[in-house]
Amino acid sequence: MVRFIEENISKMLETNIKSNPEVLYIGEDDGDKSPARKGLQINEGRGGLIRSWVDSMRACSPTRPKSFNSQSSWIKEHPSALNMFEEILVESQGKQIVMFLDYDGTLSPIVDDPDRAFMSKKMRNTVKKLANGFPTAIVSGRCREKVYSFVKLTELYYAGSHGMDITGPEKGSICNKKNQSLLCQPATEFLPVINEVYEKLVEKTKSIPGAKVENNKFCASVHFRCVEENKWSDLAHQVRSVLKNYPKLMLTQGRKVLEIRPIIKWDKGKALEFLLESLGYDNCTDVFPIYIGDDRTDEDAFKILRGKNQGLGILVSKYAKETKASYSLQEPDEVMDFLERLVEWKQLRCGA
Ligand SMILES: O=P(O)(O)OC[C@H]1O[C@H](O[C@H]2O[C@H](CO)[C@@H](O)[C@H](O)[C@H]2O)[C@H](O)[C@@H](O)[C@@H]1O
Repeated sequence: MVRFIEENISKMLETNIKSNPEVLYIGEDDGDKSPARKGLQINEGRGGLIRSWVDSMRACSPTRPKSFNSQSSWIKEHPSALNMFEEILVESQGKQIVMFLDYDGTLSPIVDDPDRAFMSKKMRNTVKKLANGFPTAIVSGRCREKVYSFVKLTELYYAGSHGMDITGPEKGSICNKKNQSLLCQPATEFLPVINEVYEKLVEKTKSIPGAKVENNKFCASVHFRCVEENKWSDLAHQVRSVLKNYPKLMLTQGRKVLEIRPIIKWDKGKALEFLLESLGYDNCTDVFPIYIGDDRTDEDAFKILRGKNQGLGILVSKYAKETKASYSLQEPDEVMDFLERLVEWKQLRCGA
């Protein structure tokens, strides 16, 4: 049975800006104050809007710690999940661990070309073993088909397009105890508009060297990792000139990427809740979700776990960043070590 959830989109067309301060304001510098268009922007008159976009673009991917002191106090607040492994196991005692893994920057290292963000064979093998022991989901900003083409594991749940496109593992897999196919696409209505905006963004940004637009099906990404910094405001202008005509779309940010998404109340946090519910763990106290991610969009999931006081979030970052995650890991290699330890622990327990 295919479970297809398509909520009444008009009900979902509420601004989620109140709950998501990372949303960038898209409207005119000097006028548009509609609730759905208010965001991070502090209106400073003409030019101020683009300046604040560029400031935000600069802040999105720090390459060094702010200061030694702030870095060390951050590490105290968000200790390494590897160093705290035993404590994490104690916290999870008697509960079913469910794993949620972001893809880029978590399972694969960040690279210049988004089409070449491959995960290593070793990591794939680790994730495969992990999924044999625990229900496991990949939650990514990428379109589901693309992230699947990188991960290539049938035993996982996949939530693509920032959670707006969810499928379950193939029938018969251990994750899928109910033996049901699963599908959740709460933003199908936006497919044509996202395609249209994608085409326009490709056209508008083609004069900016290094800019790349990616069609992520229910959202689109404008990459500026390979754009010279002195061209960032030109890029911001072009993106805004397209988006100002689409009041039902909003802009969020990731690591050197601007993400264009429908204004609906759906994000990686909602996807996490949906998956827990599909697994039969809604309103349960005996579940321990672990979410590992590196980016701002992962904060929606960290927030949910904090709010429920359930499981934990692990931020993948070398540098101090504001986060609702409880623990940290520095890079994908450390993520692999952490996952390997979980696998070993599970195998020991099952063998015992
Ligand atoms: O949720 P995620 O799986 O982390 O996806 C978020 C975005 O990741 C990708 O972009 C990021 O990784 C690229 C490859 O390493 C890098 O070049 C880019 O600068 C990063 O932002 C992906 O290409 C986007 O579509 C995702 O939205």
